[in-house]
Amino acid sequence: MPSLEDELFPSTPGKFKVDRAHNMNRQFHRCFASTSTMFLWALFLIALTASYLSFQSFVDSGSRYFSASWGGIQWEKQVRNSAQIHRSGGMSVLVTGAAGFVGTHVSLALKKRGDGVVGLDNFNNYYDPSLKKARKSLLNSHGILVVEGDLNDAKLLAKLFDVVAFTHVMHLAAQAGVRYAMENPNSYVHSNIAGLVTLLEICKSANPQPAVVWASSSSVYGLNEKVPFSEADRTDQPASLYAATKKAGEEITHTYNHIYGLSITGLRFFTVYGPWGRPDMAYFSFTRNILQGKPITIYRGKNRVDLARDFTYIDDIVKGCLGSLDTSGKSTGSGGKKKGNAPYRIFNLGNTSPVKVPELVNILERHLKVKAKRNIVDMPGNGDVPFTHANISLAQREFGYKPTTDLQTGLKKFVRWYLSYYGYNNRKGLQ
Ligand SMILES: O=C(O)[C@H]1O[C@H](OP(=O)(O)OP(=O)(O)OC[C@H]2O[C@@H](n3ccc(=O)[nH]c3=O)[C@H](O)[C@@H]2O)[C@H](O)[C@@H](O)[C@H]1O
Repeated sequence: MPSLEDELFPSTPGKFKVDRAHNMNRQFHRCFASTSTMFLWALFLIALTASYLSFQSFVDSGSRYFSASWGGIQWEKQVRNSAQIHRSGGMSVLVTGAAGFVGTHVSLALKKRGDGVVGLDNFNNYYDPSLKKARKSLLNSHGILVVEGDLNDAKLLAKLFDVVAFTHVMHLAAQAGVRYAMENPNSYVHSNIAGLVTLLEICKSANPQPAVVWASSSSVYGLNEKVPFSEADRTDQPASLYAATKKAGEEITHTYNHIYGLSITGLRFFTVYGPWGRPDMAYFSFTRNILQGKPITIYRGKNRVDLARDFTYIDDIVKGCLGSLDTSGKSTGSGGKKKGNAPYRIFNLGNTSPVKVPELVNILERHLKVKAKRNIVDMPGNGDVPFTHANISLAQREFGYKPTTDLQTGLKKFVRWYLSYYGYNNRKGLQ
């Protein structure tokens, strides 16, 4: 015999048995025979619902505080300390992707000149997370807190803005890499599109709104053949999904500038290299392989033409980032309402002197004092473009951007760092 409880609350929700309906009707009639009984039942159900809801909210907030790596009075104090400004007229900057290559260098430079910096990074495993952790330790040793969290975590972003009224956001978190987009396209949508929108939503609602400076990419020029690349050139022919998401970012940021009055500066970085760099990039993986005695693959373009890049040294990029922050102007809106037009700017940050990839290898060989085993193959159709070359006159005019490090000098500094970090025989660098 099924119990009354079984009849009222079947164990498989949604699977009410039709042949029991008649029985249930009769029991309901008996239960609710009088008005007073109905009233008591109603009270009982309301009390049950209320206690269920309050229990749920306790579980929700409890689990956030107990399991998340952020939140709490101590954490807020650390965030505030890290954001503290130590120079007059300084800024408090939220740096996303702070444990990344460019993020680390920019954070250190800001902190050194007395600005407040709070880092955010999700420490994903696109490349060796231990390198990101080492960068984080470096930042910590300079008094910079790096909060572990994803751009798509709107609650965390909102909390950070609750705790600190950031004047600027330096948005460098992204899924980088041109060729990896063929392996994991969704990671580009997750970080470069969805994450960007989440961040901009928080920025537009913040009061005061911060000015946003963010990393676009030279790859937006795609199949553009006019050289050198100027900001006004075509960018509607991307050659990779990576480039397409960066181009989309330029359009998305434009809408937030237009609708909400956010000050926006997009920086088109040209193949940035240097100490603490990204292991997925050619100069880094070539170094690793050359030292290990492994062959390197050098791509060659159509008609056996060598590929070339406008390789740009990290210190020059850092100067460009700081110059952009210093001249960003103010967002005009507050709490999601636009109060007037705000700046919308895009700048190339390149070196203005492209170098062919085989020449990059020659330089590495000289610095490493080891001959590379070259394997030259035709460029696969994987999103690469044959060359990049920046026209930087706009950034020069706006904030005096002037790159000063050539590839020979920059790679010497990189190799010195590489050997000190990994050593010749350290397995960490030889994966
Ligand atoms: O400016 C950008 O916006 C981008 O710069 C960087 O992309 P790229 O310019 O493609 O740099 P990178 O991979 O170092 O390849 C350099 C050269 O070596 C060639 N290359 C590469 C690998 C290889 O095995 N062989 C080879 O010949 C390759 O064909 C190319 O000619 C960033 O990674 C990217 O995130 C984005 O920021």
